[in-house]
Amino acid sequence: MLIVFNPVAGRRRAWRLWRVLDVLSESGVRLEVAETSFRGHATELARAAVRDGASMVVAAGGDGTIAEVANGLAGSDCRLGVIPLGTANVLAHELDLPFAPRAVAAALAFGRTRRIWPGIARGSAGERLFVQMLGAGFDAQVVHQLPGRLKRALGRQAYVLQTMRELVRYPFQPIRVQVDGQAMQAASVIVTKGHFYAGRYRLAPGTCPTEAGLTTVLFERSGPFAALAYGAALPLDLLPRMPGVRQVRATRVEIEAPVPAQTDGDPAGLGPLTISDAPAPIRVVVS
Ligand SMILES: Nc1ncnc2c1ncn2[C@@H]1O[C@H](COP(=O)(O)OP(=O)(O)OP(=O)(O)O)[C@@H](O)[C@H]1O
Repeated sequence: MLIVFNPVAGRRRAWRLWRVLDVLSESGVRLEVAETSFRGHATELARAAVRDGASMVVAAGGDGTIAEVANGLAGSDCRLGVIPLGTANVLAHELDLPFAPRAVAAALAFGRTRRIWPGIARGSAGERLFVQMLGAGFDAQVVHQLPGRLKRALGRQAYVLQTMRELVRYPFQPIRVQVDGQAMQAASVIVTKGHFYAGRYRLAPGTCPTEAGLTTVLFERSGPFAALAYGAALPLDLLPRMPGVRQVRATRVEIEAPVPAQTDGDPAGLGPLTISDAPAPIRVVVS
């Protein structure tokens, strides 16, 4: 079993990985650990493992690492395992994956497999699979501007701090979107495969990554006060019911403006982008 470990994911959570590895090796599982050295390295490692005939690659990190491994596994039958070590770990919450080391090890060794349908974003910089969501507009601006050091020092609190900074300088230009060919406009847009956002906060009730299709969440109210209200509603689990928050199911979403974009919590360049389901599902090991 190849474990792709991102040493910069999360904060001081690597001990979980060592415990998982202890349990797995005690059970006689043959392990190989590869540490990532740069952004995109997990994709290269996963792709090479597929070429070598691997049947399972484990992402030890957060959503960004899982997405990178998923990009490397795309189009293959290789299974994706997860050791959640990230800051938000949205996909792990979404699929109800275990976090306790013994339970993680048991899932990796004996767990069932579920198929998830990743999304794919196509733009001038190429194409990129995402496992949880793509944001365009304000939340992506926060992700683009967030210094890595701040994230590692403060974890989730770093996002709150960066959000406050961006509230006063983001221009909140309107974003034009085509949702299955229908023209819409919003201040920010999140295209999601799941119902959680930024951890276990509800964003798109009824959306499930094991199903094909996308949910487009449009934030129609613009400006810093609206963004602040949406941000405050998130931890209170009120976001889906906020005025100006609209949810539309779709198979194809086009973001027309050159706005900042993020996928699974990592910068994904600027629009325009076309988003749909990936051509094939990915098999994820669950408990
Ligand atoms: N050695 C490295 N140095 C710098 N960045 C790296 C390295 N290895 C991987 N990365 C990058 O780190 C980024 C963040 O990783 P990841 O998303 O897994 O952690 P996280 O942001 O803490 O978790 P979450 O996305 O769940 O909040 C990934 O986009 C990956 O490309």
